[in-house]
Amino acid sequence: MTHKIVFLDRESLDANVRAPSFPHEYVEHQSTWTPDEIVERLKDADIALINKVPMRADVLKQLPKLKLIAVAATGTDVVDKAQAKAQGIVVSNIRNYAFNTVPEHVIGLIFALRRAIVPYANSVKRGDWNKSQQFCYFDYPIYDVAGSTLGIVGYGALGKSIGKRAEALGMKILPYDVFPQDGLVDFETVLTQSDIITIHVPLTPDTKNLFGAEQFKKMKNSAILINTARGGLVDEAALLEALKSGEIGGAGFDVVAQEPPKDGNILCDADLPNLIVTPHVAWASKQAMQILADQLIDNVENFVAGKPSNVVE
Ligand SMILES: NC(=O)C1=CN([C@@H]2O[C@H](COP(=O)(O)OP(=O)(O)OC[C@H]3O[C@@H](n4cnc5c(N)ncnc54)[C@H](O)[C@@H]3O)[C@@H](O)[C@H]2O)C=CC1
Ligand SMILES: O=C(O)C(=O)CO
Repeated sequence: MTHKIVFLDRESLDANVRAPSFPHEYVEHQSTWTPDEIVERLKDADIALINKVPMRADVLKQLPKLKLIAVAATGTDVVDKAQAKAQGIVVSNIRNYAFNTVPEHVIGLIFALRRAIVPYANSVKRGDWNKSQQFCYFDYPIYDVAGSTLGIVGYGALGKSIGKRAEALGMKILPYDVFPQDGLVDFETVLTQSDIITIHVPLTPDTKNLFGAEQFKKMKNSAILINTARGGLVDEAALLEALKSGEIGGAGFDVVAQEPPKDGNILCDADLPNLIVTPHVAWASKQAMQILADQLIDNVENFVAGKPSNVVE
């Protein structure tokens, strides 16, 4: 049997995607967004490769031939998994490919925010240094990273990789997870004791808006929130308010609720010295993208061989 594989958002992955080792027809589209386009392009396919294309129930119901959705990412929140299950469609994801790239991005954001590197660099460009009466000036507070406490919400693959790096930098870690493991603390302790909190949980109905006004009130006024997981985990309006009012000290975000933010986004559009937003690139080192692409095709080959891997329930 010849399988039909369709990659719907090929340009979202800057890596070599090898040809699977079984008889197949392969079609790729650089990007696909509308439900009609998705259905039209997948109607004869049994295997869909997607990164962030929304695979909602109304779309899946029109795809009776589809057997596998191989997601080119760890997060599978774009797929309606209940509907996929109801139709017998297997969903697979990529695991532990970002063990260097995401932790390095998180540590970079922590240093940038704790040491106010971006606002100081911007102040030099504005000419503030030229006008200074002293050899330096203290417009933005600077805090050491060493000796600070890092709360880690979601102590899975990425939470643990970041924890190891944080400890090597002299930070104390407070890991929290719903999956029981040694050394965990409760969510309340993370909120009240941390100088920095970094989020690494999947976006699910349980984790949506895990951080909002109530949580920001409990955090230290100097605390920094890092989110490289998913935009929907944080109430963005409440975050902006907490940053403006000084309820918390800063935020470093790689993800927002709607990506790309075609109609604007209150975090991307805000001009605050204590907020850094990057365009969902924490995963995107050259090395990590190639590991991901190789694992994506491993998942497809394993599925066709009758031994599906990285199946998401
Ligand atoms: N910005 C980026 O480029 C990237 C973002 N991600 C995001 O990071 C997330 C985490 O990735 P990994 O660490 O590899 O996943 P993982 O599956 O290894 O770890 C997730 C952890 O979250 C825990 N968890 C689930 N629900 C929870 C809850 N309600 N409260 C506390 N803990 C909970 C799980 O028990 C698990 O230990 C992904 O789901 C994805 O959304 C992943 C890679 C790159
Ligand atoms: O792997 C993930 O979940 C990412 O967000 C990268 O696209």
